[in-house]
Amino acid sequence: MATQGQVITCKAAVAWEPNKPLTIEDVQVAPPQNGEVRIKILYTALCHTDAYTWSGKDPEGLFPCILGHEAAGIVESVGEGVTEVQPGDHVIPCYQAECGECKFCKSGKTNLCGKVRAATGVGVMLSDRKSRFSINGKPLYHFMGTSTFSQYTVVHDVSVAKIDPKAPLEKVCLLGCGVPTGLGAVWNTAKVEPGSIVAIFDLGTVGLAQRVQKLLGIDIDSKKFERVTEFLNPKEHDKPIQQVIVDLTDGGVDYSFECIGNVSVMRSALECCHKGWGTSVIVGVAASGEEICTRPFQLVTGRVWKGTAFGGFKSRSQVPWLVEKYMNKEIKVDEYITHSLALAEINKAFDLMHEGGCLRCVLAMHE
Ligand SMILES: NC(=O)c1ccc[n+]([C@@H]2O[C@H](COP(=O)([O-])OP(=O)(O)OC[C@H]3O[C@@H](n4cnc5c(N)ncnc54)[C@H](O)[C@@H]3O)[C@@H](O)[C@H]2O)c1
Ligand SMILES: N[C@@H](CCC(=O)N[C@@H](CSCO)C(=O)NCC(=O)O)C(=O)O
Ligand SMILES: [Zn+2]
Ligand SMILES: [Zn+2]
Repeated sequence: MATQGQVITCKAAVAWEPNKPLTIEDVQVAPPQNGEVRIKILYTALCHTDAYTWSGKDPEGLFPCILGHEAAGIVESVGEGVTEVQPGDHVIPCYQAECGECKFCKSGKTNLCGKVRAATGVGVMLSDRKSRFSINGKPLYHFMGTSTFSQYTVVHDVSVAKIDPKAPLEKVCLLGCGVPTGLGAVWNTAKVEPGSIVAIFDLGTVGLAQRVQKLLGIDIDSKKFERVTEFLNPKEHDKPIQQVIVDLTDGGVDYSFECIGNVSVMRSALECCHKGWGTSVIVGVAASGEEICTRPFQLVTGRVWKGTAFGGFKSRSQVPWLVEKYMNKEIKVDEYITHSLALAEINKAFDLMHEGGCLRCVLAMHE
């Protein structure tokens, strides 16, 4: 039956309140309006940022909402004025948009895009500042402009990357967030040179995706250590971990990455960098009210503190390129999928994320 122009009722995991288990509900998804695309989501993974917003610590977190932002699917229908995708296209929704026209896109200095960010930050669509999701007339907020924990979602056209239809959606859904963030932090933000000594604070998906030659992995979950050759567990040392690293590496590392969202680890990551040139990149998302600190002397003496969003990749232009790299076996994705479940098991998937040993859990949305 043709669904174009109709309201679709489908299953979605709804976050009604912070930290309360998600519930699978019948949700009404309105047709896409001007400049919007309705996508049938086939697979979605869970990223730590979903757990962060669900926890209530995200200043932009709004409830009730539909979380989820690392997914792949097929375009079901498009609104007026949408020219770059059509029904049947295989796509990855992108929380970091790329319009090509705004001040940010034109700058050539950043992958951030300003076109829809104000609307996505308050859980609505740009054209009428309303949600396309509801339950019996009660609206639910969108999340990160993607809301992929729903069998159907509506996104802005500037937030859709069209990909090779031959790509396995159950795998390349990871290219919606975690893997590009890790790769891009190394390639685009830090621009790590071959032979550099690199410390990665945590061996989650974003951390592990940072494939570099000389890697020192730091995590408190020892189950993750089998994935790297050199590792440290801060719990096994009395000295501050930055001191342990400085001693081990003849003065500090060339680059470090913090992929946890813990401001005290961010400080360790900066302070384990080598005097004169060491660069530390913040990837982890810290809670509302948290602030970073260090002695300014750390920066005066040549260390550099930076951050990255989606690894600096321009989403619509570079996600299809990352998919091609995966298809050509130039980048790894499958290795990060440790669990596969159905949408109905989403709370179990979040438990797995917190239990350790889990990297990415992919949910099949229509099983
Ligand atoms: N900047 C971005 O664009 C971007 C994109 C994706 C994710 N993120 C953020 O990156 C972080 C990682 O996301 P993820 O999905 O890879 O998470 P994950 O759950 O897969 O991994 C987190 C890891 O941190 C480890 N850890 C927790 N506390 C630690 C500590 N004190 N010391 C050492 N290790 C510790 C855990 O054992 C786990 O291995 C999150 O904060 C997430 O919000 C940011
Ligand atoms: N609402 C959050 C913002 C969190 C954040 O920094 N998000 C990252 C992506 S995390 C993906 O897993 C990001 O891209 N930030 C840039 C942006 O949001 O425009 C908060 O306020 O803490
Ligand atoms: Zn993410
Ligand atoms: Zn833009």
